Amino acid sequence: MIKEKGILFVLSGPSGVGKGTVRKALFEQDTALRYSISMTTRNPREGETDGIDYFFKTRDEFEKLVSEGELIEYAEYANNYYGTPKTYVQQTLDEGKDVFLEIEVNGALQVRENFPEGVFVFLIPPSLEELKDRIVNRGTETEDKIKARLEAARDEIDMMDKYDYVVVNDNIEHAVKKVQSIVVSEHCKRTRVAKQYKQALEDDEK
Ligand SMILES: Nc1ncnc2c1ncn2[C@@H]1O[C@H](COP(=O)(O)OP(=O)(O)OP(=O)(O)O)[C@@H](O)[C@H]1O
Ligand SMILES: Nc1nc2c(ncn2[C@@H]2O[C@H](COP(=O)(O)O)[C@@H](O)[C@H]2O)c(=O)[nH]1
Repeated sequence: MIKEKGILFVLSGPSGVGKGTVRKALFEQDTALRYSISMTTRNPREGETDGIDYFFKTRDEFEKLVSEGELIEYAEYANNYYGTPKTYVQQTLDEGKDVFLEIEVNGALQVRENFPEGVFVFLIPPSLEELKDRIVNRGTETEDKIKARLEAARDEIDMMDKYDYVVVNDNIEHAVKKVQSIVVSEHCKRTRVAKQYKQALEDDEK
């Protein structure tokens, strides 16, 4: 019997909108999803652990991964590289497990080219003022970096039409429920049972 492949879910959106917060809350409820830990050249923030939050790499190490074709996508964002490891994603999908990426917009659009069957979700803030408050209150970025991230946010939000779904993160609980509904619904749509129903209906019409 041929094993059905897993689904690739991509959550994207401007810095500070709450992607990480929503993803972590979603993973507390949905244990079937697998999170792909990204590679980055940025320094760890307080409380971040190598191999859990990111695989922290030097620029040389990262560039070697790129040249060896080890990443599905990568992007330079706020003066650092970020990228998605190829082997983990492909192996996990081949095992029939769903993979969840949390990445910025340029990377997501590269993934779209190679995985057109993926499910692309864009998280937006209730307003740009609220986005600014969230990044500032998180307290992880310097003033310059906040400015750069907010500038990038405008161009990123312009790209939301390229996604399959747009979810407003006004309230964490609601946003998680919406993302979870997307996961469940896409799963139902693509499973063997759904295909069998479709086939049975087609046979019935003959
Ligand atoms: N719905 C919400 N209402 C209020 N605050 C929120 C909400 N969602 C997230 N936050 C807060 O906003 C801040 C940014 O959230 P988070 O770090 O998850 O964003 P992000 O999109 O992952 O950012 P980045 O792309 O920079 O990693 C955090 O302090 C988080 O607690
Ligand atoms: N293109 C990619 N973007 C990624 C990846 N992992 C994370 N990110 C995004 O980068 C920015 C900044 O992240 P931060 O942790 O420094 O705040 C944010 O939008 C992340 O979602 C990746 O593998 N590829």
